[in-house]
Amino acid sequence: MCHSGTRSAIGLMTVPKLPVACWLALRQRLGTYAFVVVIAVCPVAARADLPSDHGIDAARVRAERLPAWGTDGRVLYSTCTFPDFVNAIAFVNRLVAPAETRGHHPDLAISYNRLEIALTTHEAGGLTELDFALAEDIADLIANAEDLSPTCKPHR
Ligand SMILES: C[C@H](O)[C@H](O)[C@H]1CNC2=NC(N)=NC(=O)C2=N1
Repeated sequence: MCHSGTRSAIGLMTVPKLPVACWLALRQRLGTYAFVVVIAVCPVAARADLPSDHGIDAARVRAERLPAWGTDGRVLYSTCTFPDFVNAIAFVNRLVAPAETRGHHPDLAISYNRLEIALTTHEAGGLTELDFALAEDIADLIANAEDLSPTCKPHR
């Protein structure tokens, strides 16, 4: 019953996409009170694209395999320092291609030669495969960016 669907207006649950006739039949069968209870208990965590508690642990295990990436279970993050601002911006420019290819974009914060990279799927409110795929792309960029001398660590 609880599967990925339209996020409800109150944002606390997912309302499965069913024809109106189904909803009316369900309400008639359950009665209005039970119908509301059923709808209200569909937890967001039941969505296939949101990590449940198990998913958060799994995210941490997967992040450990990614050099220089850490996670709190909802966001993947890495902080890279460069010799100077020019190199930091040059690296940011190299992020454009994989982000545009995947249609998935990092959250970036730059302070002089320090670049903080955060990956999460905003539309899902947490980590999805896109975040791990883009993290692997960025790990490859880091490994091949000797000319920019990045030092990246798995913390914020
Ligand atoms: C329409 C466009 O593809 C979407 O808005 C994409 C863009 N890039 C994105 N990037 C990230 N990190 N999360 C998203 O939910 C997301 N959505």
